[in-house]
Amino acid sequence: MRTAYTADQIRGAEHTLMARLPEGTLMQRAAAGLAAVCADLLGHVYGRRVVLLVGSGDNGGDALYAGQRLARRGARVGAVLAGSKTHEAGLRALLEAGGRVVGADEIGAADLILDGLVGIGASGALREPYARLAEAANAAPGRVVAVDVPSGVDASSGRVEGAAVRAAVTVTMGAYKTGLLVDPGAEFAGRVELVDIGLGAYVPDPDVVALGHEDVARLLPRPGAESDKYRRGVLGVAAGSHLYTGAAVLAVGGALRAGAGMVRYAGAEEPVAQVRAHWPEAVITVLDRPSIDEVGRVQAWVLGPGLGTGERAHDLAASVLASDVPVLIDADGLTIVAKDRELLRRTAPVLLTPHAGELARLTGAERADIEAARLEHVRAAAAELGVTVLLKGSTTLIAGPSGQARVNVTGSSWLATGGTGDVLSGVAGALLAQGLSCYDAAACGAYVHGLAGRLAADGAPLAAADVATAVPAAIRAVTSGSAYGEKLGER
Ligand SMILES: NC(=O)C1=CN([C@@H]2O[C@H](COP(=O)(O)OP(=O)(O)OC[C@H]3O[C@@H](n4cnc5c(N)ncnc54)[C@H](OP(=O)(O)O)[C@@H]3O)[C@@H](O)[C@H]2O)[C@@H](O)CC1
Ligand SMILES: [K+]
Repeated sequence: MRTAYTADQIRGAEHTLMARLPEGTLMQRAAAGLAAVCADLLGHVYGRRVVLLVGSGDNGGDALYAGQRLARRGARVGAVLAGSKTHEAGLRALLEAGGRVVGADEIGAADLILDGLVGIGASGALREPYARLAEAANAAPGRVVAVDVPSGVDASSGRVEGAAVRAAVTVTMGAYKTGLLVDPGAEFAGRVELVDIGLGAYVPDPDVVALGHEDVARLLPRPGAESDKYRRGVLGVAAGSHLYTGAAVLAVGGALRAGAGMVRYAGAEEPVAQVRAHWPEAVITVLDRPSIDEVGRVQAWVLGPGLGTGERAHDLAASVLASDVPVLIDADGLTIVAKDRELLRRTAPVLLTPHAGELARLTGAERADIEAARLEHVRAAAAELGVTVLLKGSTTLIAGPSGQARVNVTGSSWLATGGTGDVLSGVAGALLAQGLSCYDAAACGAYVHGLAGRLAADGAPLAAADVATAVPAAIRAVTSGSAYGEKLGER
């Protein structure tokens, strides 16, 4: 499990820890870790060109001391001083080790650029000359390593307003910052390396949690000796329409592959024919009228993929939501409840799985605002609607109604293709039917689905059906403890 914190939380913990240590200890620990990652990236250090972008705060101090360590090992280190002031002791240390103060024109010739412009002390969009230097670093051929957070990325939220450094690697101090795990910040951070500076015992409850293989393996249901198909969990799927038959096929496929004891599919004749052809395992009810009265008992429902948004779909949604079991609402189901919020008034749990556009329809916020501040918006929606919300994206976020939040880091950009959301609804729905809470079903579903996407893609395009097919292999990777897909920043 990875835990992430806001800038204020980190500052508080650092304050406590710093009071117990000789002055400068933490910065030396940070710089040592930073220099080690840089040396590793450079391969051999002697003679290599390193440019430090140094801002006016301690983030610049970290960069200067790391530069000193690299200079001692024979690197040619130049510091571009960007701030109104500079960490004096750090600069002295660098100069004594043979480093120099250089102009921004040297950025283009560097093998490695260390971004020490701003860290957790930043506020708002990067000002000049920082913004210009960030752009120059991004345009340069050298590898860019961000110190603590990429400058221009808000450490607490992942917001990016204006210019920001695009790092190959971010070396973060003491603990992960939320903004490194949540998009758009996560995209700028690249691979994230954590340097232990002894902060662990002093951090409060995390702002956001990212599950890892072990956590998901612990949460995933496993059939016991006396399990039968009913006890393992039966999922109902109300999806598909005469226009959209594929969504039903994919949702049912995802559910069957994710361990549901049985899947009951309820729909109109056209999608029924397709589901039947693809999944003889599914138990089918042809709905003559928009009601689930004729469908046998289920432990959870998936409602919405390809359902349509007309009157008939609305009435079917109302019938599903009148049941007393958890309901996952996706796609057209979200459009239906956005128009008729009363449908969400129920006592059994609800899990919504929107992308940013669908969340905008649900809450009335602008899509662009949601994309810019995803965590804030998913939290607000969950609290306002009193449900669990999974916001899809390359870093998928899950928020519960009491403010708890998780981020999924297994996603792959190859997953951004039609139909993968339908598969996810089936996977998470199957987990709901097996007894997981909405919060756990959403997080484990996103995790397994993301990993399945990586396995299916393996560096090349995929079709949504491939993701469903890869779900068992993803579950196997998780439960067998293989490290596949666990590293932060691998997309
Ligand atoms: N504390 C510790 O124990 C440890 C801390 N550590 C390190 O310290 C970092 C935090 O250092 P910090 O608090 O000095 O703030 P930091 O991020 O360097 O920048 C603040 C300065 O930037 C400026 N500035 C702000 N916004 C700006 C903008 N939009 N655009 C442009 N400039 C802007 C503003 O300067 P001014 O404008 O006043 O000149 C402000 O004073 C942390 O991330 C980690 O790397 C590690 O060594 C581990 C131990
Ligand atoms: K930085």
